[in-house]
Amino acid sequence: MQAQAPTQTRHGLAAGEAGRPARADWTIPQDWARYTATEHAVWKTLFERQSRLLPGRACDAFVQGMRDLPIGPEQIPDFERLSEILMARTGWQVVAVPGLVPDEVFFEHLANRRFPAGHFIRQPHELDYLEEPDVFHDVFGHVPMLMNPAIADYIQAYGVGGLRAQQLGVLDKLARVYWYTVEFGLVQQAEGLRIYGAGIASSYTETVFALDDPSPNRIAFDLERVMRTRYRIDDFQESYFVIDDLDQLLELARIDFAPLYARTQGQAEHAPGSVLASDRVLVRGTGTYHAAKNAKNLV
Ligand SMILES: C[C@H](O)[C@H](O)[C@H]1CNc2nc(N)[nH]c(=O)c2N1
Ligand SMILES: N[C@@H](Cc1ccccc1)C(=O)O
Ligand SMILES: [Fe+2]
Repeated sequence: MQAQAPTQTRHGLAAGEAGRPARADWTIPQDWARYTATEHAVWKTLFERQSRLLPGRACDAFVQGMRDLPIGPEQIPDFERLSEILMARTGWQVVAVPGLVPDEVFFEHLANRRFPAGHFIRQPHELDYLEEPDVFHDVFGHVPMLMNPAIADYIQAYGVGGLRAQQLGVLDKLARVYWYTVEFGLVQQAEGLRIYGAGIASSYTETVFALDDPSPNRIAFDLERVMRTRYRIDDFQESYFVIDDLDQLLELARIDFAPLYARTQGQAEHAPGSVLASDRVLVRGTGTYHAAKNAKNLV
């Protein structure tokens, strides 16, 4: 997921608004045979570039998941083949969608262990950034992590929590937890910080920025702190939150968020680059990268 609130996008809601897609759950056949050689070539460029960068930067679970799945350089993966292996391992499957789908549709899929992956792939001129999740972000970035039981259960629980948060009208708080874990999370390994967030793992530039650049903060994950921390949807993050172990996410999934939603109601929100006295700061950033940037598109 790269955009926050789905808007009029090229593939997703625009198609839906123009005329709702045939199926209520917004899934479409992947129809793998219809991908063109050009589309496979864009995948290959992205795959090879990222695969050179990730060793020593992606967490062990990501590397293992990638190894155990039919995801390679030559072609855009076939979702049916991915789903067979995922189903056996963690009960998940990958379904194709045109792009961003409405929140409740997204949560309904996750709650039923169906990962909605963008069917389209970005254009050659968009290699470094695009405004909605394409097949490379979703399949290369998210799917390997779904082979890890803790993440698999966490994202399913998130789907259930999302449907609930929507009823409670606190979606923005829950979305931050997802953003700072599933999308932009870091995990502490013995050798050092490693990437587990798909938004980083699928990004050539942010993979380096998140771990090596002096600008961002790296702060120990704290649920309530994250729930109150805004984030950027169209640029690198100013802070990355670090967990000690992926199993920590399972404990998170089991916490009942309702009291937290109530307690944080009306409390001040933190800017993305903020550092609080209560933070366990692992790396204090210089903030230089974003210093020159105006505070736009914060969520
Ligand atoms: C907050 C909201 O649920 C979130 O942005 C969702 C919206 N719809 C989506 N739709 C797709 N296909 N993929 C996503 O990651 C998301 N993200
Ligand atoms: N446990 C949260 C739901 C959730 C699950 C997993 C990740 C984040 C949130 C709730 O009670 O709503
Ligand atoms: Fe994503």
